[in-house]
Amino acid sequence: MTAGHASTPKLAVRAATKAYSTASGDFLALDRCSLDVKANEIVSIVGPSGCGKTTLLWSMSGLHKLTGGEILLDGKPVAGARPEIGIVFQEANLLPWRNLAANINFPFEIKGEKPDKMWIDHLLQRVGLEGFNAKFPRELSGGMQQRAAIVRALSLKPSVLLMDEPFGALDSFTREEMNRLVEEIWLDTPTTIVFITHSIEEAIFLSDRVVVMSARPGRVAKEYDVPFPRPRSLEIMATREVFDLQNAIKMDIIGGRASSQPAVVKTAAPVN
Ligand SMILES: Nc1ncnc2c1ncn2[C@@H]1O[C@H](COP(=O)(O)OP(=O)(O)OP(=O)(O)O)[C@@H](O)[C@H]1O
Repeated sequence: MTAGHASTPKLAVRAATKAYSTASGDFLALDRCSLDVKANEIVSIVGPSGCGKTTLLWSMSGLHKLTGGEILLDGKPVAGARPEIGIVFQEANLLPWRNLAANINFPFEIKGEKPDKMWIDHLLQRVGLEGFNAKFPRELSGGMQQRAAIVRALSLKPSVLLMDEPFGALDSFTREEMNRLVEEIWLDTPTTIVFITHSIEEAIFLSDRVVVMSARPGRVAKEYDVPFPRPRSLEIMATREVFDLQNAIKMDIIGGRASSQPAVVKTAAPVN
């Protein structure tokens, strides 16, 4: 996993602007949105519904063409899908007629490449899906399907993993379990992760930095460094400092619905 030059962000969003063409004219979803993500950093993006989070993530992936501005990966413009960038969506999107192993192999078949079986076996074991290779998606729970989607994305050894509300459809216990799993995998094999969520708690648990977007047209309104030590235990998540940070972000989202302010970086108080 390449980190790039120390001073070059792994992923840079430069004045990203996206207008969708609709029957009633252009619809501005992003307006000069800028953001840097460092190598091996976990950044969560939160913001009011419809502020352009998914639009931003898809633009980062190269799957969505911007109307203005650019996305840079290791300093080079991203134009179109890139093998270094993996994506996990809210739905696991497994092919129902293929078993788990065949689903994970699918992207390799498309690319005409040989999968790294040892790495895939390691990932399956890491997420607790070893021994499930012959199971079909209908035989797997929602949480297991999302684990499979994570394995499928990581099997390609991306240097950036984009996650669009990957656990939004799961019950809260499974969601917490999946959050711990993402942190464990990341501690094991550091990767740059951009994570979209509606849950401020999830964002704080997972991230080195939480980015708050303004209401549409989306821009970065505020950024918070999250200094709490890892792994983030239940005890840490129950501290006053985490509670205060959670409230500050919540107030930004509620209070910032009407305006796009220039980005401000704040650092939350560390837990002693
Ligand atoms: N293909 C499209 N054509 C027209 N408008 C679109 C399209 N995709 C998204 N939009 C609009 O752009 C805005 C931003 O959408 P986007 O899905 O990026 O926001 P979001 O912050 O991810 O939303 P949510 O939090 O509800 O998931 C929304 O108002 C949405 O309706």
